Amino acid sequence: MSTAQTRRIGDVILSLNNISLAFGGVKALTDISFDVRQHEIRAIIGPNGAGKSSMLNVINGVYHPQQGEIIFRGKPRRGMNTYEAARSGIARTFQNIALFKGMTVLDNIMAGRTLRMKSNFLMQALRFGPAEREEIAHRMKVEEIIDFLEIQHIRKTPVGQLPYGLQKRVDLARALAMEPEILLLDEPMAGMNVEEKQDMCRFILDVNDQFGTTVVLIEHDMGVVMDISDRVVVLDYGKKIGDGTPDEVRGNEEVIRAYLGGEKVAA
Ligand SMILES: Nc1ncnc2c1ncn2[C@@H]1O[C@H](COP(=O)(O)OP(=O)(O)OP(=O)(O)O)[C@@H](O)[C@H]1O
Repeated sequence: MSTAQTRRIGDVILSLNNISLAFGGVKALTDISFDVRQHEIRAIIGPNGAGKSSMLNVINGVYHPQQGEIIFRGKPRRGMNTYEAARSGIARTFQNIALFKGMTVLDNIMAGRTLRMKSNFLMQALRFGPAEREEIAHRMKVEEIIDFLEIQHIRKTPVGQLPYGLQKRVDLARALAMEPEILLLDEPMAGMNVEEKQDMCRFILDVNDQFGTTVVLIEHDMGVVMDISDRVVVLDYGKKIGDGTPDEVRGNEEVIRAYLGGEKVAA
């Protein structure tokens, strides 16, 4: 069930205009344009090698396209690296979870919070005045996220000891600790069983609904994509071949042909 009817989708906050990216002779992205509106859930789909991860990496500053323009909150964004992208409000989770496996759930989420901390490391280490007050405020925010994602029972557990589905949830918690305006999710359901997928869907919808976070996600599970996305952009061999609501994309002949080799896109 899409929640598009109940949520208020806002203005465009991110535009990607005529983006082209090549690695040597390999054209990963060719002249791609699409936008992301505030509060929406925007999916990027396509077969293996279509350019989805490259697109996400362009959005969060890992890759810099040779051509094209990125407009974020109405301003052209030039040469921004991942740290600057994160500070400007773009957080992401990774296909292969990027957590500190030996550290507890709580410490991993606190690590995600460091971008928001103002006091320097020395002040924090000495628990000096403002640093102590700041740490208390950060811990409260982190505890709120832990409650929200229902992971209280594992807060002291080292991440490496957790089952895969829960590690993915902690990775989401770490990204949320940055209080991002745009959350990029790289295959959030990959490797999950049906129950874990249902939980993750619910959490993504709740984050979007209750925190108002805009979500851009790559996902191979078509059922999930069609269920939770407001709009879907479809890539194939680095080119955009479809863009629209799940219903529009489902009915797009080129998408059906190129993406599914003639099979109908899942309802
Ligand atoms: N760092 C890189 N160096 C060289 N080529 C790359 C690099 N990253 C991606 N590519 C190439 O760019 C193309 C698009 O890859 P990309 O990983 O973006 O696709 P994808 O749609 O995310 O695929 P998948 O679903 O398999 O993750 C592929 O041909 C890939 O081999």
